[in-house]
Amino acid sequence: MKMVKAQDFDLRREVEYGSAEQNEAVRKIVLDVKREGDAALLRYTEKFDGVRLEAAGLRVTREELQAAYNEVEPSFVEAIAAAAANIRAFHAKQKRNSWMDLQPDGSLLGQIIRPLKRVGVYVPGGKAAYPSSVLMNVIPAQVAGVPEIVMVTPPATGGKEGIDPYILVAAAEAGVHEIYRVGGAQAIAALAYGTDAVAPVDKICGPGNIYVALAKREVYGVVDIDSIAGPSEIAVLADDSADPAYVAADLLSQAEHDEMASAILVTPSEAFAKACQAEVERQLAELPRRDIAGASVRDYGAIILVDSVEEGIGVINRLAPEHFELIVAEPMAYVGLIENAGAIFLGPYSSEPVGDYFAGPNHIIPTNGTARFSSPVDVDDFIKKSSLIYYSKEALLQNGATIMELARREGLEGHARAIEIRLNKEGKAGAGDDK
Ligand SMILES: NC(=O)c1ccc[n+]([C@@H]2O[C@H](COP(=O)([O-])OP(=O)(O)OC[C@H]3O[C@@H](n4cnc5c(N)ncnc54)[C@H](O)[C@@H]3O)[C@@H](O)[C@H]2O)c1
Ligand SMILES: N[C@H](CO)Cc1c[nH]c[nH+]1
Ligand SMILES: [Zn+2]
Repeated sequence: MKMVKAQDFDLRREVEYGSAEQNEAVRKIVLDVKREGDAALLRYTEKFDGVRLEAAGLRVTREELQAAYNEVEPSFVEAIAAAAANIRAFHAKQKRNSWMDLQPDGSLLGQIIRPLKRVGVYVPGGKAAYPSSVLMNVIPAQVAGVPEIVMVTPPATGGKEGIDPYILVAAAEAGVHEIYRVGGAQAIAALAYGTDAVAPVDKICGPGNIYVALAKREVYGVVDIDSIAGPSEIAVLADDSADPAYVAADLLSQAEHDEMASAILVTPSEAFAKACQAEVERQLAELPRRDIAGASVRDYGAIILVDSVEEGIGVINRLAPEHFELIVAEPMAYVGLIENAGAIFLGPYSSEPVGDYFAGPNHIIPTNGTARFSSPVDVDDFIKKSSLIYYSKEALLQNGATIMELARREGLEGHARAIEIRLNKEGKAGAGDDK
């Protein structure tokens, strides 16, 4: 991993996400699926996943779900249930209720909360299979009360044809309503625009590689999306009190996701930086996914030297990483200074995979600096709100003149007259606001 001083590290945000070629490829895939429907879906599935399908075979059957149970260990089903319980308990705290306020003048103001009707969830399955992402997508949608949860996932994982059985079992356990074997940008386009085989959804959630992330950005506005949750990121701010072997392992835990994943260490200690650098090299050599993780730390990894923990937090706030581990002597003392990070892990035992799989908070988290304005997936992603206004006659008579004043200042006489016609009928035309 390259080592640089903070002032020499380019912290400017990447305005262009992905290469020009990747952006162009995604725009074409999305447009083709929009225009040609299933024909393009099947063509791109063959091209990128190496699997030839018929439109009728896109949907996973009940029998396939049952058969998947024969391929997984009972201990996996137990582990999924334990993780699901934690994730459900965490997300249950986010549930909102509709509310109404009765005013003294008899009017009512409020907010009605409704679940989205049909959502699409993306579960990655290209270079690794992600049953954990099934839970992270589906449980908050269920807590919100979404009646139709549609899952898409690639039809081959790591070059092996067929949806990973662990993903299917997680989907069956979680209670997904429809599953389609299609991944990448073509899956996102199908969910957004609909094809003969896949009915369109209202919102798409879920993580994925650069093609999935760019496709979600491309269809935003046709449907809603959760955030740009692309290739994984970790930034660790650690001082001499940290164990370099722990920190190196946590950096590699995210680097192994994708060649485009990023792992960054920020430290005020040059000695710690060197020890951690050596640990990364040592552990990398023994990691099964060393090719992917090695490319990630080479191209997107760095060790940034700072003068103090406070300066380090400043660097983190500019990076706005997906995951931020703070492993310093007194981590709690700095929490109030952290402004931009999708998920914050405190102390030496809160290793990032605790959050990926088990603790309860969602692991679908914004990347590429978008934690500045986006949040991890939660129950709010699966609801919409309608404002409720019931104005009593008394309230309109009391406030009508003020409303007309505001309307006329905007030059919108029609608005003013909609109020005035009512005041006239009640014999109050031209009356001032008698508050
Ligand atoms: N930010 C988060 O919350 C979060 C959570 C989990 C995983 N992730 C990320 O999800 C990603 C998973 O990636 P993955 O690749 O294993 O699975 P994936 O399902 O995201 O992507 C696989 C699909 O990419 C498409 N694809 C591959 N090469 C292509 C090309 N050259 N042109 C067009 N399309 C192409 C294929 O259609 C394939 O089905 C990783 O980047 C990981 O870091 C992010
Ligand atoms: N670290 C990923 C989010 O960037 C989530 C994940 C799932 N499985 C393993 N890791
Ligand atoms: Zn992970």
